[in-house]
Amino acid sequence: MLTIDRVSRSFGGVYANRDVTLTVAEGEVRGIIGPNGAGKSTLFNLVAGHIRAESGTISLAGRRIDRLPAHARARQGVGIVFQGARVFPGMSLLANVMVGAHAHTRAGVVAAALRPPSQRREERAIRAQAEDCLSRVGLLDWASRPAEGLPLGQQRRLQVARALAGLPRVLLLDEPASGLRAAERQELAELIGELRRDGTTILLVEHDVGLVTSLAERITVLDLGRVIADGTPSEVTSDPAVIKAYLGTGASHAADR
Ligand SMILES: Nc1ncnc2c1ncn2[C@@H]1O[C@H](COP(=O)(O)OP(=O)(O)OP(=O)(O)O)[C@@H](O)[C@H]1O
Repeated sequence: MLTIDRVSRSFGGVYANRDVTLTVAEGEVRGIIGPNGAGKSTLFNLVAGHIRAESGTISLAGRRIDRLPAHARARQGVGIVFQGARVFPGMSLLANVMVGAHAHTRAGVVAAALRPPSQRREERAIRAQAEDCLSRVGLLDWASRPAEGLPLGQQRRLQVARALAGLPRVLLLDEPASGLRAAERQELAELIGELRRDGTTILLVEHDVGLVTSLAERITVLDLGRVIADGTPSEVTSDPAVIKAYLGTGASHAADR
């Protein structure tokens, strides 16, 4: 589904990603872990289209996307939940999710707001789809409430719903558990588990190694911009190179994150 082939990107002469290669199969949850500065966010941004690779290719469902701007990648099926992303205040939960769905319509969100008659049917379909996405993340009962003031865990789930509304072929999650309390983390893990059961293809970039090992079929480990291991959770967590990379940062991130 998603193929990243020998992708490199440097900043100021230092490689943040170097010859990164990985393939995510349809329906797979792929974890990306690595110590601080390993290049996880860079990889996420390269796939999302916020930064461009200097070399290498990125393909989604067999089509190259690495030269497309971010919004065009979204249309091709790259769904994103940013690290620390905010919900739109002053809008209901349902409206927040409908914005995600409009990225995929011909009309777009501005035209939809004007609601010419020809688009009313599309609008109804989008609303139904947005409600379905809210239901998938367990927030349908709150659909008409304002999004501001939502607890952080629910904000994350709302962002997942917004990304799902764009009908992604692959869902990129950048540190979705960051800042969440233990109970919220558990709920998020359950949500990702449900998405996996539904067959959603997910690229999960996460500091929380425990969360990733419990959810991902395979894990790719980055260190200093390079892939140092790729395999099942038990394979990578017992890999000496991985253990060394985590211990080498001066703190036992693998144990406490
Ligand atoms: N926009 C940028 N400008 C300059 N250097 C950057 C930029 N983005 C990333 N880097 C550098 O690239 C390297 C990889 O950073 P990146 O943020 O991708 O790592 P990470 O694994 O996400 O780290 P963390 O876990 O701390 O978020 C780091 O050395 C970082 O300083």
